[in-house]
Amino acid sequence: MKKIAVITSGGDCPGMNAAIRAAVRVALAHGAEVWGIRNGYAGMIAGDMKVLDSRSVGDIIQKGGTFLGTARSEEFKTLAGRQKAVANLEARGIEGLIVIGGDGSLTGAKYLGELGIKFVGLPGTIDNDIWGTDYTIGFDTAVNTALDAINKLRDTASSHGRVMLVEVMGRNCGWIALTAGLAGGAEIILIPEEPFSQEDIYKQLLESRAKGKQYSIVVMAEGAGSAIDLGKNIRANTGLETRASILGHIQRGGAPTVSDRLLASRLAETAVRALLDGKTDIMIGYRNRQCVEVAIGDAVGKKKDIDPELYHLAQVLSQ
Ligand SMILES: Nc1ncnc2c1ncn2[C@@H]1O[C@H](COP(=O)(O)OP(=O)(O)O)[C@@H](O)[C@H]1O
Ligand SMILES: O=P(O)(O)OC[C@H]1O[C@](O)(COP(=O)(O)O)[C@@H](O)[C@@H]1O
Ligand SMILES: [Mg+2]
Repeated sequence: MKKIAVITSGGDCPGMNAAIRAAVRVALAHGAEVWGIRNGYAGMIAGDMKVLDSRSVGDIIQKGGTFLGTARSEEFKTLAGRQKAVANLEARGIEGLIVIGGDGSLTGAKYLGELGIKFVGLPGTIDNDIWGTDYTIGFDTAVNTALDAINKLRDTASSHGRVMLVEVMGRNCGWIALTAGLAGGAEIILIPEEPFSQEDIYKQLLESRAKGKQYSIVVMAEGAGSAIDLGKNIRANTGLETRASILGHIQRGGAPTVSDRLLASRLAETAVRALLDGKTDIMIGYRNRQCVEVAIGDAVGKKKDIDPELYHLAQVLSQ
């Protein structure tokens, strides 16, 4: 395989640039021509792509976001849209793709594979919700951003003796909430994977006050409900003073951490080598400190669970 393309798709994440850089430079080192597709699958459908050289990926390893741009494309979900995209690749002689994105983007890649395009995927999303990899690119940076916010909110929560609610991202999964909540010493962590009742929360908060806690930190995954609504309910049912913060897209930006840069670089290297070897319909994951090949059907078809031991530990440590 001599001509490949790199694409970032779906929600951006810190480390995408490091992955693009590594993919381009590893491919060039193997004598391949590399194209960069702009703005995700929307750009593939529009034919918005250009050849990249080593210099075009300079000065990006330290930057969040993706210099190629990204998008969510409804048209790509239709067969007609994907056929247009395939025609644009074939017109340029592009034989294989490195797709960096989340579960949606990798699902899209799987359908491209059914149209004869070879691809290797990389898990790029802050959510850490992809089966087959211990960590996704961007997760470590996002949890560190969330942790920084929790630390700051703790200062003001303790000064005022308030219940501080922090809503973090993660769509339908609780990885960011659980990890940042545990590291940030949250008293209560609410995630979609573990059902809870609001009555139990009121009880727990009142009990911890009775036992001497002066203030509380509650970390809530966006998929577990609204921190603003819960804060109002806590106030109404316990009399405790509450404040809620929604961290939002702050969690998606910023310079990638060391872990994310290394993860992105290693996964991208393995992905390009696999693609140039003719492999396809796989994602490269990171398990037990090794880059591993994961069948794309498993990566997007199986549900990644949270780590129950981590959840249990967070509960014990919040006493
Ligand atoms: N079932 C699907 N079939 C085809 N393409 C899809 C599918 N799901 C997602 N995609 C494509 O991937 C894009 C990104 O997916 P999305 O779920 O928004 O983000 P992420 O990849 O970060 O999870 C979508 O806008 C769409 O173009
Ligand atoms: O940026 P948008 O389109 O508002 O999407 C927000 C969603 O994207 C994420 O930040 C990242 O998810 P994906 O990478 O899967 O798109 C989620 O945590 C959040 O629910
Ligand atoms: Mg997703």
